[in-house]
Amino acid sequence: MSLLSRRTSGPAVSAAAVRAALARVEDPELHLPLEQAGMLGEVRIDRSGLVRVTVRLTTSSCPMQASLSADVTAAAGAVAGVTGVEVVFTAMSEAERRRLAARLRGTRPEDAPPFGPDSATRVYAVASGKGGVGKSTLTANLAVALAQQGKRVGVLDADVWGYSVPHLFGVRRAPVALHGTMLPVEAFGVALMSVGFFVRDDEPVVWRGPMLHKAIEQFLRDVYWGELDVLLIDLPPGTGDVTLSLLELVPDAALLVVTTPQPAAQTVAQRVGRMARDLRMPVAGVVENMSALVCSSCHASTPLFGTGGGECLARAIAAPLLGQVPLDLDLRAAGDSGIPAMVATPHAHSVSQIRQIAAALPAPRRSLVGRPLPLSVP
Ligand SMILES: Nc1ncnc2c1ncn2[C@@H]1O[C@H](COP(=O)(O)OP(=O)(O)OP(=O)(O)O)[C@@H](O)[C@H]1O
Repeated sequence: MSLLSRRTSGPAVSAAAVRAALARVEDPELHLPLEQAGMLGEVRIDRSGLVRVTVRLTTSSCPMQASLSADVTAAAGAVAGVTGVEVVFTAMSEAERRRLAARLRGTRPEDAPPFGPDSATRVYAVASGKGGVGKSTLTANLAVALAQQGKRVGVLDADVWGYSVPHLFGVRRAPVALHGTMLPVEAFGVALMSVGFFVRDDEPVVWRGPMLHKAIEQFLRDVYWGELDVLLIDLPPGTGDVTLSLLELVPDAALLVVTTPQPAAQTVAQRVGRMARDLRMPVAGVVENMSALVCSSCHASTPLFGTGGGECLARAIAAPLLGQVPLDLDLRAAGDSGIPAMVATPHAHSVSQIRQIAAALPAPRRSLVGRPLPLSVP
């Protein structure tokens, strides 16, 4: 495929000047400059100042072609004397893909834990006592809010049986696989990985213990997450196998516990708090979701699911209550449409609450698991 844009002729242009301008263009999924990713091919300039740039894609069906083409055209087109830019897309050869995969794996030793103590990524595991309390909806919107605040954010959908991240972000395509390394799918500025990208909608996930553990491990180790500021992990409800596997693999994750205001829901959510305590895992805080519904015209507040659950849970597990997100039709409708409410209805009341929670997320305390305690005997 080739894309061309043109204007009238100017001074002579050097390929070095165009390459220098293209040095800033990043692949939108790898977040690496094209040159560094081995994606920048030939740069040719004819006498009239028309530049022809070849970009080698990781896969010929790369869905990012339009945005890549726009970025390359803008960067090369800004060089003095360039009269037009033609972007030609080709696919990488197997050898090039292998080289890129090796570069992405980088220097991390095989047995080094992903997002371990040396990582700068803040990892939050979003948990709930029971299903349907809005854990995935909050994860998705918190992620978009953080991305909108300029953070590099990833979402790992560890809710393997009840995955909803592909649906919430409106994406249904298999991640690019490069010789043992998978690239997350990018949507709304967030890097995503989910079992849902690998199975059909009507296909049940029937994995059990060891397979689940392996899948989660692969999502952490074999996915090229890049330099994330924040990774949000959408856990399955409860305190089952996946949750335990994950927390074992990422001991520095901090829990975000989601509950509804109902006393019964917060009692169930306390189990998650107890699990965190038993695992000596930090709890970043509690989010109460589905709090009172506020009428948009008369502003009357109706506590459909009661009141006080978030506060009560926060007290019970000695964690801060980070915020209360009201019941909101806009939030539900956006989730169904595949455009997170943070983008679809940015002025909705629920959205501003989520935005505030994202802005004030406490940095995880490092877990004590496997660390020597700073004790000394006088
Ligand atoms: N604050 C809210 N106001 C209105 N609807 C909401 C709100 N939060 C979530 N929902 C809706 O509630 C339903 C359940 O939400 P969601 O799937 O996020 O829950 P969950 O806790 O992740 O469930 P599960 O663990 O079973 O996957 C969805 O239809 C979602 O759109």
